[in-house]
Amino acid sequence: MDTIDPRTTLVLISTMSGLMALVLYALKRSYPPSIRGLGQWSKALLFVVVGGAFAASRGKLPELFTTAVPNFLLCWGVYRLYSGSQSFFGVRPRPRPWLAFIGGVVLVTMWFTWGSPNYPMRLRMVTVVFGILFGLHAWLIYRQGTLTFARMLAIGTLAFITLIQVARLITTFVFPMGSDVLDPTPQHIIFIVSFSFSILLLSISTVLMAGDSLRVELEYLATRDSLTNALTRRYIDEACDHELARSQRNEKPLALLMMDLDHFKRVNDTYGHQAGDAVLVDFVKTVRALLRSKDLLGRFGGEEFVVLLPETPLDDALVVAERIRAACANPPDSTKIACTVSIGVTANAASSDTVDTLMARADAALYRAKSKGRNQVVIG
Ligand SMILES: Nc1nc2c(ncn2[C@@H]2O[C@H](COP(=O)(O)OP(=O)(O)OP(=O)(O)O)[C@@H](O)[C@H]2O)c(=O)[nH]1
Repeated sequence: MDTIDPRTTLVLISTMSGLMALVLYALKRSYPPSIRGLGQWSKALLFVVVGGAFAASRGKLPELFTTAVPNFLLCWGVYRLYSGSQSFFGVRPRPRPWLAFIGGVVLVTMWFTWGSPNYPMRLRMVTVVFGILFGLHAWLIYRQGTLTFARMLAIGTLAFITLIQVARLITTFVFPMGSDVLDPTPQHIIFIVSFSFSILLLSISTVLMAGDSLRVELEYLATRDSLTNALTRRYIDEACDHELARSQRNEKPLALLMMDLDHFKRVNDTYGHQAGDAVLVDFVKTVRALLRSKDLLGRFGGEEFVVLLPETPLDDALVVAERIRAACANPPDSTKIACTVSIGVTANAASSDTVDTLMARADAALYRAKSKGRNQVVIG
């Protein structure tokens, strides 16, 4: 223990935090703005850098800059790490009450520096602030549900550093604390080393969490049509392959609806392209409301859409198709532009059915629905 120098460790914390702040700032610049919190995490680490540097300057700077100032900067940095995670998870941070709380605690520590000098009291107060913030931070990430590796790393790190604060608080009542944080007592060294590793691990987990979010967002964008949010043709083609194989394996039916809005060109010509876009968006919302969560709705292009109904026999698919047709023919909101739909329905019959034969049958049925006068459901 005696060989670890607290001042050098503090300088190391600052350097590592500075490097991680740079990494997070670079991510903020290159990631889409929908991934929030990166800027706040990066600034939080800068507070830790400057706070650590001031704390390490004990004996070289006036006491204010090596006690109250680093206490405030470190507590505020730890709060900003927490508020960065709040923004990341879509929770609105409330910095004012925290600023008042941390400011108040630092003012009281100043009293215990110059009014009635008491180093253990100062230590306890700052330890309690750290403990509350790290604990709340762990709880915030835990509440988000899905536990990815990045989230587990963050929660584990935060839970560990919270426990270290509890242990540190208890030791202030048991062991002599020395006169400041640079005293090389085992409890100071354990605290400083665990704080530095925790900040590093927490920064790594934030980078990983941001990467996870980016991947989820890109996957979503790659599989969705940008106008209507329906699935893309490529996704539906792959899903159809997958669902057909599954239905043949489990001997369960798979139904497919091919849908095309009627006289859609007239909608564009009469009301304009933007109004036509709104009709497409409304159509997708209407259809989605009539489907189960495992059904898949995709846009094949223009005003043509496909629905995959796993584990659905032809009769049930016909009922769904008829509901969709009726909902478009009699829209509940009469102020919206009405546009009927023609639908071809099919289900896999023989084990020799392929995606191509299913699609071809549904397409042929759709063609017949159009030629029979539109606003119809036809079985293929
Ligand atoms: N507003 C809008 N129009 C689109 C979009 N994609 C395709 N269209 C239009 O959809 C219309 C399709 O016209 P047609 O293929 O003649 O079909 P239709 O008028 O619906 O006639 P039927 O299908 O025979 O009932 C064309 O005018 C396309 O420009 C889109 O994303 N937005």
